[in-house]
Amino acid sequence: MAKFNELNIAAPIMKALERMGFEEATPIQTETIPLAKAGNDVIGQAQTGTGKTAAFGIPMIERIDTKLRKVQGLVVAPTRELAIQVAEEINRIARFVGIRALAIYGGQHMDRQIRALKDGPQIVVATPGRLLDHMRRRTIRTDQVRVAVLDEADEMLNMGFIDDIRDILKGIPEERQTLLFSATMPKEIRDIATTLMKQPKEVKIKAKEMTVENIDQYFIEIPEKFKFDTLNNHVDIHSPELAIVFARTKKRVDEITEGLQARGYRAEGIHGDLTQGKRMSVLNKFKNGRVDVLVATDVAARGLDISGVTHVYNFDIPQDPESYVHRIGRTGRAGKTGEAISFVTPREMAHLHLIEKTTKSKMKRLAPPTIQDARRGQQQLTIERIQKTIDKRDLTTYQEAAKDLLEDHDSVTVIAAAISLLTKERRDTPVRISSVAPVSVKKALHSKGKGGHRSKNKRFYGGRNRKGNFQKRRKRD
Ligand SMILES: Nc1ncnc2c1ncn2[C@@H]1O[C@H](COP(=O)(O)OP(=O)(O)OP(=O)(O)O)[C@@H](O)[C@H]1O
Ligand SMILES: [Mg+2]
Repeated sequence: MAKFNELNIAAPIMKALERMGFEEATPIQTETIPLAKAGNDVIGQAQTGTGKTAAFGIPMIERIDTKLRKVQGLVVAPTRELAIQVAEEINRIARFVGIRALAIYGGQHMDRQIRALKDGPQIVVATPGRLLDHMRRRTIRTDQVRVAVLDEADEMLNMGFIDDIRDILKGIPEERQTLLFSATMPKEIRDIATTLMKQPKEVKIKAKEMTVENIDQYFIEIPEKFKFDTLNNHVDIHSPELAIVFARTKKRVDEITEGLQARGYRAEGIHGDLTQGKRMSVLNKFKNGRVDVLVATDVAARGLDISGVTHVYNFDIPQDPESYVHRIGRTGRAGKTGEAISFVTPREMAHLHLIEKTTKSKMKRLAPPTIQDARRGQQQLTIERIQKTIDKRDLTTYQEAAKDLLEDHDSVTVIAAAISLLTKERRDTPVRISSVAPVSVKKALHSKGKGGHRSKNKRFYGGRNRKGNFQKRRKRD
C-alpha cells in the first residue's frame, strides 16, 4: 500500500480523500492511478471491496476541465443502485474540485433527467439502456467525453449488455481513454474487451483466491424443503448485524421475505419487478438498519457497498462462479470481516465444487443447525446482554425488587423467568417456499456459450428488450 501523496494527486482531491478517512491507497489504486493519469487504457481487476471506484474515479476527476460545463467523463454500470452509489462516491471525491457527477438510470422520469443534464454535469454515471435513450434523443451530448469507464466490466460485456455497450462507445470520440474494472474477468470477456480498447494495460492484483481472504466461507448441504428453517436457525444462532439472502428468482425472493416477516424478522426484498421508488426505499432502510435482512436476486450482487453487512447467505447457489464471487463480496469490504454461507442441495454438490475450483477457494462444511441450536443461540444472546448490564450499569435501584422476588422463589427460577422474558420467542408460523430445479453443472457450462434469446424481463434493465442468454437472464430476474 502506498500513501496517496506518492501518487501525485491534485490537492483538492487529496483533501477530500483525507475527509473520507482514506489514509493509504489500496493496491489497485496504487497500480492503476499512475497508468490512467498517463493516459493509458486500463483493465483493472481486483477483489471485491478493495476500492476500484476510487481507482477509476480519481484519475477521471483529474482529467476534467472544470470550466467546461459539458459531459467529459462517462461511467456505465449494470444496475441503477450501483449507478447512484458510484455517482455519490465520485461526488465525495470531487467535492473540493468544483465539478459534479450525475446518475442517470431507468425507472426515473425522463423530464427530470433532461433538466438535470441541462445543468451541465461533467461526469455522468448511467445504466446502459437509459444512457442510450438519452444519446438517441440527443438529450445527452457525448462529443466532449474524454474518459469512459465500464464498471463491472465483465458483466457489461456479457450477452445481455454487449450490443448496448458497443452502441454507446460508438457515440464517444475515438480519442477517448477507456477504463474497465471488475473483480472478475473471464478470459473470453477480456478478449472482447481488448477489441474495444487501445493497447490496454492490464492490472491484476495478485491474490491466491478470487474471493476476499477475510470472508469465512461455509456451505450447508440441505434438501430444498429444509432451507428456510435452516436459514432461520442460522440467523438465530449468529444474529447478523445485517444479512443479505440471495435467491434465484423474484418469486422466491418474495416468498422468503414474506416467510421471514411472518416469523418476526425485519426483512425486505429487492428485485427487478419492484418500482424504482420501492427499490430505493428498501435499500435505504437496510442501510439505516431499519431492516436486518435484505432478500435479493442478483440485482444486488454487484458493486453495492453497504457497511455493516456481516453475513451473506446463498439461499440458492448461484449459477456461475463469478456471481458467487460478487454476491459474497457484499460482506468483508474495506478490510472488514464477514461470513458467507451457501445452501446446497445434495444434487448440487458437483456445482459447488466447480465454484470452489474456479474461485480457488474452499468452503467449510457446516452441519445444518437445529432448532435447539437456534434456541440456545437466542438464549446465549440474552445471557450476554445480562452480563453486559451487570458490567456496565448501576443496578442499586433494582436490588430491592430483586430481594423481594428471591424471598418467594429460588434464584434459578427467578433468573430463568428473566431470561425467558428477554429471549425472542421464535414464531413457528408455517412457511412454504415453492421449489426450483437444482442448478446442474452441465446446464451452467452449457449456458455459457448460448445466446440469442429475447429477454422478457424489461424492468430490471430500464424498459428495454435486449438479446440475452436465457440462463443468465433467468438468474437475475
Ligand atoms: N484507500 C482507501 N482507504 C479506505 N477506504 C477505502 C479506500 N478506497 C476505497 N475505500 C472504501 O472501501 C469501500 C469499497 O470500495 P469500492 O466500492 O470501490 O470497492 P470495489 O473494489 O469497487 O468492490 P466491488 O468489486 O464489490 O465493486 C468503500 O466504502 C470505499 O469508500
Ligand atoms: Mg465496485
